[in-house]
Amino acid sequence: MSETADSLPPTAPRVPAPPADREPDDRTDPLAVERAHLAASRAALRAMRADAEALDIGDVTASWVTAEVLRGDVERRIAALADLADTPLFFGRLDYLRPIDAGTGPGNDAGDDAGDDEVGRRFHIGRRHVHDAHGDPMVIDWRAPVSQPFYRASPADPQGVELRRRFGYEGGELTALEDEHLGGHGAGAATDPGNGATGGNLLLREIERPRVGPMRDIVATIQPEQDEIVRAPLRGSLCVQGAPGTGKTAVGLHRVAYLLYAHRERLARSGTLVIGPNRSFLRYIEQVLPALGELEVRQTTVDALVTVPGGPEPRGTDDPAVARLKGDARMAEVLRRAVRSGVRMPEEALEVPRGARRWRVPAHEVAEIVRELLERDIRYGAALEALPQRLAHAVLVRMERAGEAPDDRVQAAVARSAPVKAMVRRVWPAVDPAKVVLRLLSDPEFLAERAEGVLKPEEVELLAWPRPARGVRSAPWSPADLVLVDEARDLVERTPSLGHVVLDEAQDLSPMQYRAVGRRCSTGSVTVLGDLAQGTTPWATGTWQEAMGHLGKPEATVAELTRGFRVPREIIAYASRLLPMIAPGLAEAGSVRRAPGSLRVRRVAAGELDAAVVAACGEALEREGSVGLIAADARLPALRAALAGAGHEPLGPGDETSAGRRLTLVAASLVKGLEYDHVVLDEPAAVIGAEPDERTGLRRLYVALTRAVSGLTVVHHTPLPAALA
Ligand SMILES: Nc1ncnc2c1ncn2[C@@H]1O[C@H](COP(=O)(O)OP(=O)(O)OP(=O)(O)O)[C@@H](O)[C@H]1O
Repeated sequence: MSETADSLPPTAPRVPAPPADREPDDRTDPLAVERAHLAASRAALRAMRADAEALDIGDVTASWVTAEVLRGDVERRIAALADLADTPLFFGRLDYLRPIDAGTGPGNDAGDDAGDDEVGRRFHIGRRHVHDAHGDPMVIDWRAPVSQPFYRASPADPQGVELRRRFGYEGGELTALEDEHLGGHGAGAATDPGNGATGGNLLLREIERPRVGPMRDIVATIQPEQDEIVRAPLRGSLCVQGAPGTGKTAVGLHRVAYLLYAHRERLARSGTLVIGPNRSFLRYIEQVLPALGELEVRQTTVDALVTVPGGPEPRGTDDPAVARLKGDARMAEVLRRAVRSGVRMPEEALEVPRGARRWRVPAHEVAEIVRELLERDIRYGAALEALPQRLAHAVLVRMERAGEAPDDRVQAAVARSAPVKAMVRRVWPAVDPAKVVLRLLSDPEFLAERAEGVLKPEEVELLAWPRPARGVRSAPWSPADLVLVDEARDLVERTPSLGHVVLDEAQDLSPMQYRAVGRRCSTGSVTVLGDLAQGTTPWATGTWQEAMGHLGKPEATVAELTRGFRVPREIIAYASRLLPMIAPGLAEAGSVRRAPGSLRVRRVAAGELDAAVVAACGEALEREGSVGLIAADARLPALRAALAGAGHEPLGPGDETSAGRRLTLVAASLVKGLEYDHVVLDEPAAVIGAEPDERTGLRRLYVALTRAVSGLTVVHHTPLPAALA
């Protein structure tokens, strides 16, 4: 398990405090120098916070509204300036070979990190910017351009860096340091833990640090290939395929923090959003962005995204075949037709009386206007708003021809007149998106007509609710139905686009769900993270190109992460034996760590399964860190009872673990994205058997097998799948 800092190599001595009469020296006593810098930085941060607290807004503005806005800004700033007690203010240092132009770079509207030449060539890198009383930086934000070589420089490409120093810490105290000389003489990397990972011992120690509490950030040890994704430009959309534990979730969250830093103003206006698979996953990740100083990023699920206040709410679920069809991209065309199905060509002319005269627009001319609106690619609701004006214009043209000189007010009055309103209601009736979907699913004839040539007759039959629904409130909406309502809503009124969306565990989304996410970043960009081998829905993504097409970003770059950080090599190699069956095209994941003895497989007699599982949990609890017992959903009650019998009261997925409560009982269906130091996996055959088909079952098993950081114990009675036997 994790070593203590005392066992670090000679570059990382634990040094007694220097005698008070002598200034510590960076060559003889580097840790003492760094501790002094940390203490000074802390004092500087306290001063920055005191300055922010002392700001008198009344001096700056007389306007009440501006004062309120400013006050909010200042409060946020004060909150962001809090010192985090359990992490030091910096985790690294860069010494540049020669003075560099350390400007903040293009596209960066955030602050004054690393000023000019006077600043010197030594930068401490931390979670946030800290400056002294003169405004000179003492700690540089990890996101500043000048910090980038901390993550990317290598002996082969030192990027101007002479020395890279990484710090080990316990609580808020520096306990160790690790130096890499990149440019100058004596170049040599810190111990390479394998596969070219940078950061040596400190990286391994960070990964193996026992997990209690929610997910942590990885700012101190982001790897070069991860950093390229984190710092990719805001403009382009990106898709990352990555094996389990390659850091996709971590990278996605750090990317949000980076983008908010580099494009603070733009994204404050347009907004950012993180989408994850379920509530327990969100609870697990929700502390990462706040720890990075970003307190205002919304984190949600696709289901929650399409459920709007006052709108329909999900009450049930669909059979897999039905849900799959409802998630099919062809439904978009069915909905488009359904939304427009109330549009009628007029049978009578429009007649508008004004004063002594009656103005008449013949039916064929009204029809032409309607047809033209249908052909234009605008939202149904926008056309509905435009139509009265268009009809009024047709009336005005007639007035002018008759020698009158009507102005804009006349046009507005005509547009509001009763005959125009009545005509609009007849030819372009208002549409309630939920009611349109309700009708599609309740009225087989209506559905069949809209689906003509798009769906097969047997598919049409599959879609209809068993009993027609009476109203929006009482209808048996499923999550897939709400995605249809969301699409219909967007056909009526454009969904506002955010600046950037991060979509995690994307492989499980249906095409219609991708469309729902896509319209929330139609004018922004998206980072999609996922693993095709972990797709466990019947509609799971086949290729990323296809997925990005549904999202409306077919031009997106697809990158791949293959170096695993979570799972030791012994365990990932075992799980990867399933890959030929579940995702033949995918490369096997590597791992930066070996942990001999980390994998145990135990076969027990049928009657002994529960007791053996409880015993395995007990063994795991003897070690440090979190323990996850993963089982098929149907096995949970029996296991909970068996655990209770042994005096264990397990947590649920997403509940925060603490030193006192470290055992979590989690259904295989909810474990995606989560991890535990030690995993006990109950009866794989039951996990497989709970899924509708074998491939999905094996994928679910693959997810469960790849949750462990330090140890995995598989306990089973029923034989394992051939590949694992
Ligand atoms: N550069 C890194 N330094 C330290 N820890 C890392 C690094 N990259 C990833 N990790 C850790 O590895 C673990 C797995 O990361 P993460 O959950 O982001 O992987 P993932 O690719 O999303 O996995 P999955 O596909 O299983 O959901 C986490 O504990 C994360 O903190």
